[in-house]
Amino acid sequence: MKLPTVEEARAAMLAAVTPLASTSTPLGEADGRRLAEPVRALRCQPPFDASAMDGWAVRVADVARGARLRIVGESAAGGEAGLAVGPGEAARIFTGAPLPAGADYVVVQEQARRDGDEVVLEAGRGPASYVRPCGGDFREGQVLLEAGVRLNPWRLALAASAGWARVVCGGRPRVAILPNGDELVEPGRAAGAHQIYNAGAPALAAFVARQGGVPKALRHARDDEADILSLIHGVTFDLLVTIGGASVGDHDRVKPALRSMGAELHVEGCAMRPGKPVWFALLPDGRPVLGLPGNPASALVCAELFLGPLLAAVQGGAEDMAFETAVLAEPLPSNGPRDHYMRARIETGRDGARRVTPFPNQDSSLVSVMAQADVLVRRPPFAPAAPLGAVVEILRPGV
Ligand SMILES: Nc1nc2c(c(=O)[nH]1)N[C@H]1C(S)=C(S)[C@@H](COP(=O)(O)OP(=O)(O)OC[C@H]3O[C@@H](n4cnc5c(N)ncnc54)[C@H](O)[C@@H]3O)O[C@H]1N2
Ligand code: MOO
Repeated sequence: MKLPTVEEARAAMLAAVTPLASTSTPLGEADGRRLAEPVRALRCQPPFDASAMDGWAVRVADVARGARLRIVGESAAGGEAGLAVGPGEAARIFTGAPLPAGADYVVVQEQARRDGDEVVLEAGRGPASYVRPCGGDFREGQVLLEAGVRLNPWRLALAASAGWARVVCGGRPRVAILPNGDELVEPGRAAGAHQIYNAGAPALAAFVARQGGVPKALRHARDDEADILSLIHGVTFDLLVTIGGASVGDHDRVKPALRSMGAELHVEGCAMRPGKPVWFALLPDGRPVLGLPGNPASALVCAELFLGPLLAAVQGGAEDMAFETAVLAEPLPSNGPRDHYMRARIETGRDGARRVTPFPNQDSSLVSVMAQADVLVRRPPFAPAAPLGAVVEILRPGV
């Protein structure tokens, strides 16, 4: 059976999900969320011509070394406008304060000296007026942030400076995370010699939280359909992510359990490495289920390539897989039939060139390699051997 490519698998998943209802969200809870409606400026910023410096507001025509100007008042940030500066006059002004009517230039205080009720200019006109024009940052009614963008502290600053205390965000998906395997034991517990710590669930919970979702890590299920089903029925979720039990072994019971619930599989496997057994299904009520392979690197690479875009889509956004390029610091052999996402280190040389070194051992069970990696190097199916210095595509993880 020919497996879909990463792009085909992702497209099939994204086509099957619908965005959650949007919610009005206080700025304090909006970091990492997707905007469901654009943010428009309620007014101009700055809302008046403002001084960029502490100094003297004057008319530019009066600026000359040695000029003496009569002081007519003071304008401080937060002060009411109303002051006017006429020819031959100056007003004391501070950074961020409104420029008095008639003034169009600020002499910085280091270039002026007060002499009684006059100010004496000690320099001529410079290239900068130190005036921030009204609306110079943004204008009333302007779209500042488009629907779909992911909020971050910089963008929250923009929404706040435009006057918004709340923004409309895509609904936060509740993401149930269901690890599977008789061998699993929770970190912190005593582990038998035959047991493996559940590393997948904490990692994916953190991934989900970073991408705007609300993770709900369940206890791990035994390799038993009834146990899997009772855990699924016992939790409320918008998206279910399972870990492990995805492959073809006799103990891989997750897909059979979901099939028994009437789930319809849309993706079953992908021509990628790591992550080949990844799958995707819809429950009869339309809620999506993403099945990640159990090997930690497989689960986490699939989280990058599929879970991130799915979380963006249900929140009303889009995650474009923005590949960059770098040059290989080590030669690579030719690639096999699967699209290979290699864990690698990246360094920027003094010449500004980015060099990547894929780790020699790419086994999908290696958590230590995953933790040291900065980027994924993409090797397309059947890519020929690549010499040192060859340009390769890289993907920076969203972690
Ligand atoms: N005969 C075949 N065997 C396998 C194939 C195949 O095509 N034919 N595919 C291999 C590939 S590729 C992968 S990837 C694995 C993934 O299989 P599963 O998704 O069924 O994963 P498990 O068997 O449940 O576990 C694999 C491995 O990962 C450990 N694991 C599982 N869950 C966790 C967790 N939450 N935290 C940490 N580690 C976990 C588990 O103990 C196993 O060691 O199948 C290959 N086999
Ligand atoms: O695809 Mo598996 O994730 O290669 O080990």
